Amino acid sequence: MVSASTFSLLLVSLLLVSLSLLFLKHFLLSNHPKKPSRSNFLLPPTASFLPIFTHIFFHRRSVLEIAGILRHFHSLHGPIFILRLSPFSHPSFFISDASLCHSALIQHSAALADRPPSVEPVRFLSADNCNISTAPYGSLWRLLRRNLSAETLHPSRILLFAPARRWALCGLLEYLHCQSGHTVAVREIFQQAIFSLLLFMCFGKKLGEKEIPLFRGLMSTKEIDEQMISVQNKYSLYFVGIKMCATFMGNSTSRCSAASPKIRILSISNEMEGIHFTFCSEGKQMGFEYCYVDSLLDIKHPENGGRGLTDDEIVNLCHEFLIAGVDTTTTELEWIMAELMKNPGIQSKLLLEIESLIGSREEENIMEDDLQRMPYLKAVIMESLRRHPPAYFGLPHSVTEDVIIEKFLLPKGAKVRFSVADVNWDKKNWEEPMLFRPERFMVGTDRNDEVDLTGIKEIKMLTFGAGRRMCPGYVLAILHLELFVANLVKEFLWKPERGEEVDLSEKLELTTIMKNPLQAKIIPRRKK
Ligand code: HEM
Repeated sequence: MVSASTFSLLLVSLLLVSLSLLFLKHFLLSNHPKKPSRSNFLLPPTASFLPIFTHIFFHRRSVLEIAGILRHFHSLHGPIFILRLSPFSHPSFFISDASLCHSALIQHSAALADRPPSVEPVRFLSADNCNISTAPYGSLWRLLRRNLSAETLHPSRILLFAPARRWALCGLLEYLHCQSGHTVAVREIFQQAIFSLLLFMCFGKKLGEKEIPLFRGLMSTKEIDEQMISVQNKYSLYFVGIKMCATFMGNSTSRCSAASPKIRILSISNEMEGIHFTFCSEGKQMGFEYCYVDSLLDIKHPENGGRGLTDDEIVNLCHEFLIAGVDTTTTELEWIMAELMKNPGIQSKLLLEIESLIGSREEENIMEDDLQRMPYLKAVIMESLRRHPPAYFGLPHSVTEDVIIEKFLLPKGAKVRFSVADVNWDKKNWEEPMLFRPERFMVGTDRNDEVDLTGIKEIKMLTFGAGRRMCPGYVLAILHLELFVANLVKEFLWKPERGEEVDLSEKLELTTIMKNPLQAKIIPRRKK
């Protein structure tokens, strides 16, 4: 008979031997790239990192630290290397160089248009891949993406939502006027305005006074803060909620009934679904603009017997619309206002452009037509999108056939990640890349004056990705940023509290946000 202690000893020894073998295998392979599968082309070097430690290490570290580690690997191995993020996952290829990105995403756009089966961080949004960001490259993705681009994000459709933008902007300015002279934490306020706007585009319904106390201007700051936090938490925790349930509870909603944090989150998510369906039916009956959910209700899948989308699929797509559009735009808006507070000279220059444009119309807001005549505003927005990309690594791509980029082979099945921030901060393309200098984007003043965001000719920044999976919402996002920034600067002087510094440290949540949320002292430029 083997005693219990001998058995445990045996088990531990077995574990140690397995780990050593794993280490040996990985060590040998990591420093010696595999043989090229096509003559003259090599697999990129593999970053030497014990898989099991990588796993533990990565899960204990913030992504910004990971970004530092990846940068270190790039300095050791060059602009492209392979890394296995966990012992159970396929190796990922990391690319940080603009011309390699161009070769992969533009020259081989079809071969890199797929997504890997499990996409972080949005994998848990949809079990059946019925959303645009996670759908495999194929007929369903094409149908859904074409629907979003043509029915909601086409410039002619975007134009129809101008009244909603005016409404959200007026609500925001009105609220800020109530706070003028005070120091305000702006992130939640910006988030609320962008959220209501995208909610309107999605469901054709305004969140009115009843739902958004912000626009009443009558409540105490504390009451408003509490109410706003609850609305936002419903939205952003929904995201976390599904993941936690999927992870811990096997996706069974019926088991989530006890009062624990996980369960609280799920009940919020159910509430969200309730909201969605109310909106679906009301939107149709009340004859608002043809909104995103209307277009989804009209979709017929030709390769699936012409069936429409199910309710679950529609809910997934609406969540995706909000999640993809709200946090990214809000984050960017906060970064822009932070840079304008840190650089009062740039804020004054922007104000000068505003004043010379509006002349005696100082009572009115800056309108969408005005934006075309504001080159400095556009330069400020572009510089911020370059310097502060909300998504440091974009979304992963998957290779569907062997591809050669420069001298490297990306084999079929490889998972590829692009280091957006490294491309945007590349010294080869940008002088003193870490400085905030909108002048880089002023026509005729710099060699970077013709940056094409789609990257078709050349990639210099990758904030919205590039190629077939490039962000379809970039025109809308830029319009929102331009309109809001122009009016925020026209109405208020933005500065830090006396003696305070604007701290530009970063922190990764869903997007790369300000570690210390922006606190702005806002002073009205004219008497109301
Ligand atoms: C500042 C704002 C935004 C930024 C920085 C941003 C950035 C990105 C990035 C980096 C990707 C991945 C691209 C790739 O895979 O190569 C993406 C995808 C996507 N974005 Fe955006 N985005 C923004 C706003 C929006 C808005 C307003 C919407 C819609 C309302 C939107 C909808 C989407 C969708 C649906 C995808 C998935 C595309 C696909 O897989 O085909 N985004 N975005």
